[in-house]
Amino acid sequence: MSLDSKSALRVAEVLNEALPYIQRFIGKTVVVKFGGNAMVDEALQNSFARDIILMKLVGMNPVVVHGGGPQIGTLLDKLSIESRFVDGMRVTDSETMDVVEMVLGGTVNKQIVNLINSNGGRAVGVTGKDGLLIRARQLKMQHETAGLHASEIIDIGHVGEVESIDTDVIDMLINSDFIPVIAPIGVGEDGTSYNINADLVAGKIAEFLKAEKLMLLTNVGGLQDSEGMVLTGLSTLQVDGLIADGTIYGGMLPKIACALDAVKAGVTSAHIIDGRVPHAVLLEIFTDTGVGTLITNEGN
Ligand SMILES: Nc1ncnc2c1ncn2[C@@H]1O[C@H](COP(=O)(O)OP(=O)(O)O)[C@@H](O)[C@H]1O
Ligand SMILES: CC(=O)N[C@@H](CCC(=O)OP(=O)(O)O)C(=O)O
Repeated sequence: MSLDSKSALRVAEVLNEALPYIQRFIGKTVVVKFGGNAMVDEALQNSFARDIILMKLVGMNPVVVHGGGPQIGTLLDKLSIESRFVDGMRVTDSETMDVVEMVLGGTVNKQIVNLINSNGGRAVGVTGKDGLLIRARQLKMQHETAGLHASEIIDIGHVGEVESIDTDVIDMLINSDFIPVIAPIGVGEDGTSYNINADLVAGKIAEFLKAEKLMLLTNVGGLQDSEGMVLTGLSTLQVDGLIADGTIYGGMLPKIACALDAVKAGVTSAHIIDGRVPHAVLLEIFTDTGVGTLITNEGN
């Protein structure tokens, strides 16, 4: 099918618009977090995979970190294992940890690897246990109890936080022209497995790789204010206020925390973008129309 001249001109304009971005980002590392909620639609999964492949082909180094919260929830339900969250983190006993490792390190990781490879890319999947990529320790969670003006430290089992990232495995894969696909499972000094929120892992990996961008794909248009309007850019002070008044809650809490930490640690920009929009990654990177919420260290 041939394009009419108007459409052909539009295609040329889009490619032309992309040129300065391609020049600017060549050789740069971009960490993309693919959330479990953004993963549900097959067409969207394919558009995501193709965006990642295109980034690689134009000389960028995409690194995929994935979640899989809903997929873990589905298997826990089938097994009649109850699950609950505290401040966006899944309380994880040993039985739940086995399921988390099975779903994230197995099903979901291989599904994304397969998706990229079947669209013509070259992906290799790992968990944080491979090559001791993600060293973790138990997360000591400080939880504000409703109605009380005090916080308590609560034990949420195998939930971990990142202690350090050994970038050797990632560098090796990038240098061999593979796209790394990383499941957010960490390993403690004694070999204990830890379930780590995928946003937090993506943020730390972006920090340790000194990435240019951290992109967090989710199922909303970006960070919303109390009226539901997407905030396009924001500062640390604004964020503190939005957390205090309850506008930011649940799964958005770790997302915002890791985005702020990443930009403070030297990642140039963090983006919370709508994974339900086809080609959201391409639109963010290669067009003048940035999408979602941009977080930078400027003005903080
Ligand atoms: N201020 C906010 N703006 C947008 N979403 C928010 C906000 N506060 C909480 N949320 C919730 O955070 C969710 C995204 O986090 P999460 O469910 O963990 O997604 P993902 O699986 O993509 O990591 C949104 O669907 C929304 O319900
Ligand atoms: C501690 C914790 O909550 N871990 C998450 C890990 C997966 C994840 O983060 O998935 P999404 O990005 O799809 O939410 C969980 O068990 O659901």
